[in-house]
Amino acid sequence: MAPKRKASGPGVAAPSAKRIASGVNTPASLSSDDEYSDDGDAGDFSEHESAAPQKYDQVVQKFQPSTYVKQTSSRAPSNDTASRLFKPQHDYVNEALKPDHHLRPLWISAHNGRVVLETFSPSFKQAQNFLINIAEPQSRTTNMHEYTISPHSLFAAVSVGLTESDIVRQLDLFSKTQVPQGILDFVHQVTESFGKVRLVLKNNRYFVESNDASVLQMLLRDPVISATRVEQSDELHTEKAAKMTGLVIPGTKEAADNREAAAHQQQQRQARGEDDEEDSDDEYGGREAEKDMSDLLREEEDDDDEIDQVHSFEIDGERIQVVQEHCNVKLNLPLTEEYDFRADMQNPNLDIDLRPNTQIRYYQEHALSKMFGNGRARSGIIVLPCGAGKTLVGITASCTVKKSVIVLCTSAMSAGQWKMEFLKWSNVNPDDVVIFTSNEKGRIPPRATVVICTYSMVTQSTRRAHDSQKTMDQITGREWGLMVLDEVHVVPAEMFRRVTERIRTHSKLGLTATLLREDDKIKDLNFLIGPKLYEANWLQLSEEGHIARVQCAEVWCPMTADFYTEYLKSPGSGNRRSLLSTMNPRKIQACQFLIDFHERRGDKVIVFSDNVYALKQYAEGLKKPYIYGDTSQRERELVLANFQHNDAVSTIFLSKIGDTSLDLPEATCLIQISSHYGSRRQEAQRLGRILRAKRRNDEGFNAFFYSLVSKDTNEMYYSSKRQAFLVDQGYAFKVITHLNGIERMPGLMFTQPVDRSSLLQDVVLQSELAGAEEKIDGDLFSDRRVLGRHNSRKPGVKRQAGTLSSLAGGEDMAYLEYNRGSRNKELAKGGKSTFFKKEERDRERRRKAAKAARGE
Ligand SMILES: Nc1ncnc2c1ncn2[C@@H]1O[C@H](COP(=O)(O)OP(=O)(O)OP(=O)(O)O)[C@@H](O)[C@H]1O
Repeated sequence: MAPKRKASGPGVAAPSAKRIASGVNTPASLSSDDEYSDDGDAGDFSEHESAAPQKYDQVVQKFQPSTYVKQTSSRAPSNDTASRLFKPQHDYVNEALKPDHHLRPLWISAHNGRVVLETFSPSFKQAQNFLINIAEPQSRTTNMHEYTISPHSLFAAVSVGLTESDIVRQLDLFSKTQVPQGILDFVHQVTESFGKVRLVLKNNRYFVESNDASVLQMLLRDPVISATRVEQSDELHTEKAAKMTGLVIPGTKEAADNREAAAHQQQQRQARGEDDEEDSDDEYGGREAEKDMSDLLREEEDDDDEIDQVHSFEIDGERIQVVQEHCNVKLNLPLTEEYDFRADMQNPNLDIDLRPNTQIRYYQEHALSKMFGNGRARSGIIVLPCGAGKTLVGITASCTVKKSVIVLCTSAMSAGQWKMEFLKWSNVNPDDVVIFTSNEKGRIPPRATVVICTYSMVTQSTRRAHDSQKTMDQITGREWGLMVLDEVHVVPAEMFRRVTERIRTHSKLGLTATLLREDDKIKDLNFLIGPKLYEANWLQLSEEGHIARVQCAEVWCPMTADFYTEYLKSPGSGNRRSLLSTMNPRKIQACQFLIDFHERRGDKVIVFSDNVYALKQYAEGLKKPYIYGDTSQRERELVLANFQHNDAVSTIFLSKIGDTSLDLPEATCLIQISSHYGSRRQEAQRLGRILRAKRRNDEGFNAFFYSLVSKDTNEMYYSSKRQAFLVDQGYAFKVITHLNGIERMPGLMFTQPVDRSSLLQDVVLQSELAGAEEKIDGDLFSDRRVLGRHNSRKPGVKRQAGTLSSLAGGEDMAYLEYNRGSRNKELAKGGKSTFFKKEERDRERRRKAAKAARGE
């Protein structure tokens, strides 16, 4: 049922209708007839191999009642490729339609838990809000959305407070037919065991907790669990269960209304001449009053009879992952993690709130309401498209919990970005936000703080310098209210294990744009962090103007005869073939033409190449600046600042170091000339560079994303594979087989055979390694590389427009030239825009004033 991508040219490999976009919640039983089920990020060619891990299969199978896989009559086997798609079990109409079915938007397959949602139905929005809670989105295109109900998705549903009867009632409400019995049984079986047991951290000790003592007794009979128990006795701890009360998330309309009401009350009190010192000089007026109101509400509810009891036993803090994994994978009793932060008197409060003018967007509020729905902080993962504002979600969560927060990022550059965003959106004291990376090791004060560090810094297993060790001891020695894990999809699962093992936190919030991973460990996130709490719809956000609308196109570039002959002579899938297809002169011409076309339209263009040889050849040939892993920090800053502020620099070339963490809201066009095999994640992240385009709300504005593909080469196959995730998000890729007017372009390169043949000679002379993808030590996790060698004491490239002056380069010293690129050199030498000239003059003036003040 998944809509196919648009193809305006022949031979496009359309993704399978049953392709699975995310490895998270894919029952293994579905993978047998999938065209491809792996991500391809591993960079190998084993796209037909089943990636389904054994343990996960077992879980799914355990939860697969025979009725769920409903076997209908079998048909005679067929040799053609299409008839499997029309097997009876793929038929969604195997029950009678309800008389008012046209009002109801859901088709539910009895066979495999697939649910199809019609987006044109009057009740689409309500049905979508419900489905996103209980099922895993597989594909969300313009007219149809496709979801799968799986054990993981039901775990997420239960953990945000839905019960079996809520789920069944709403499925029945929205379904065009009676809900198949197999699905009802499946929901019953899964929800019966989920949400019963919690993992709780109290006074630096871990407890397994449940309202049902028999469940804990049952757990204690399991040898793995009982071996992790701290106490020797058979007794359980029993205490009164705390009441759950509602909570107002900062940055929402409700919070603003409360603040206004509190301010109004205060005015009235003052008018009556009542003494009210509390808020008189408080910049954030109603904050205290707001707190009072929720406290009052809470107290009122606390007065109710508390008859519920909660039972628990303590487990060894060093072995929580064993317990989590065992409960999740073996016992099908996943542990939920919830933190009643308002009742936590043990840990000091952090003085932090959102600035009064900060308003979170509706989808940010939805996501956070899943986390704080019952007044506690539930651990889990929030999935929002690139550029949709995950940072503010993390900050708002911190402002809600108001306890010490630790943020883990993939690079020092993004740690710097997080700090700036904290200061921009919240009123936190700047001294309370501490960065801990390889080259910035702030001191952590004993009071409640926000610490921002890199994954590599906290997971390092080699000996640390004295200072680092001290900071690390401070981190591991205290209890954290919230841990924010940025970019959860790229961090190796082992790193997560070490992070969650070493740092004791009450709640965890994972943030990501795509739950696609390069390893098969996506399932681990479920118990290492928590279930997925919310996933936004890319297309909807772009229609609403929160992220840019993008036109995507694949440009087919025929190989020249000489290049293709050489390509065919080279071994099957090696680097040489890859280099020949990237360096195809027709592709260089297409790139030149598109750059010229978009520069003339006023676009700012980023060209991406994973291959450094090609990156340099293209950029130097086209006289454009470029950045790759070895480019110094100072030069990166210079190139990026020119791209943002200098009209003379409208195009830059980036290697894969630009895939993530770069905030370039000026960029409106992206051209990809070489990429990493079939990585859907990389494709989505690259697209993310233009989703935050500043001009996105201009009338009729569109950003452009081109993938240049050499025809009849491996690139074509990988390209369609890479697009799979975006196609499932509703992006339509057009295929352009000819760029009109390219032949007439003045100054078009490689029009002469002699030039093409000298290029071919050069390419052939390159070693096999030149065709390899760029290798960056430690990749995203290498602080040293990200910050560069020459300015290691300074923070990295800023993603903030406000900090661009510091990107201008030459702040304290003359610009040093490290790179060989001619355009890069040119940028360094001069050709500065008025912006940079003014910056320099201002700096010079400040320097003189400082000297004069010192009496020099
Ligand atoms: N509620 C909001 N109001 C105003 N601006 C917002 C809001 N939320 C986010 N933004 C802005 O949107 C931009 C993108 O936000 P952010 O960098 O957090 O995106 P992201 O989801 O982390 O993207 P990526 O995955 O590419 O890192 C930023 O400039 C941020 O200031």
